[in-house]
Amino acid sequence: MSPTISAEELRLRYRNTTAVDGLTLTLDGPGIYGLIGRNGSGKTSLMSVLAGFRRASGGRARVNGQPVFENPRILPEICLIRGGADTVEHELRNRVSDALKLAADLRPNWDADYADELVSKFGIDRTKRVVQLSTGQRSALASILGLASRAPVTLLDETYLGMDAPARYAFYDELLRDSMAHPRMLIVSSHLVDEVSPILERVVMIDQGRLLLHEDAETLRARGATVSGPADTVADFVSGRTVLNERRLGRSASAVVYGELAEADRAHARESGLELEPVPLQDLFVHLTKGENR
Ligand SMILES: Nc1ncnc2c1ncn2[C@@H]1O[C@H](COP(=O)(O)OP(=O)(O)OP(=O)(O)O)[C@@H](O)[C@H]1O
Repeated sequence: MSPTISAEELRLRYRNTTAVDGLTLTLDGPGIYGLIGRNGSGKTSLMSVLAGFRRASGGRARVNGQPVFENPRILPEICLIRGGADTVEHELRNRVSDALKLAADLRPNWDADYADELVSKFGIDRTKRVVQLSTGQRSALASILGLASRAPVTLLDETYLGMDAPARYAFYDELLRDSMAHPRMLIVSSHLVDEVSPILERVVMIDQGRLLLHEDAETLRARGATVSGPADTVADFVSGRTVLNERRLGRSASAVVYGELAEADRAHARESGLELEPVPLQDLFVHLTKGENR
């Protein structure tokens, strides 16, 4: 069955804070979805409700058409891994091998061979207690628990936090490789947008507990362009447009412009010796979530 998630007018309130504020969203089909938002925008809260960790204060959260909270028929289909090193906090006294065994018992689609492969790849000593692992190794272990669960709906909430850059890139590669080999819905939250964006197929951007956009990553990147070439020509071309970012290097410059470019504009840019590339998601994210643009 193709995985689906639907949120209808979803709300989550803590005592004084509305973390998810009437959010309506449908995610349909396998792929890597990026859940992007600023600090405190409600990513963790939204994932917690979608995974049945928390009861919604209002609205509905469904996975494959089924309500999630306290629903034993659907919960085994969902795996939420939260916040890297903290995820395995309850297993600190256990050995890595015990943590893997526990996951094998709990997860119906657990792939033990794949878990072993990842444990070797990330250089984790399975005989150590979890408490003896470094922060980055604990994050890697949490990510392994998420990937090897092969759950039809897997939510990875900043699992890479604590990993160094080579480990994070190895994790992104692994995510991409495994999602192609075993298509499922993988939802990755992040504010390291630059790093994660190359592997995203769809982007869900939230802000202040509300949905800002849900779009195919390619369509989103076409919402603007990076223009580069001789500084004067770049300046002429971007004049009168919304410029998100500008860089100058000697006599060359590059500028990120927001807003779709007509085919005639693109042709004109090329004839003037300018190069056009898609807009970086990071720049769009910063622009769309800036106070005055909210
Ligand atoms: N247990 C809690 N009690 C009270 N307020 C909370 C609780 N957890 C989160 N909040 C508040 O809810 C809002 C959303 O928090 P949430 O952790 O979902 O955001 P986030 O997008 O995951 O943030 P970050 O990127 O910093 O991890 C914030 O204002 C936060 O202070």
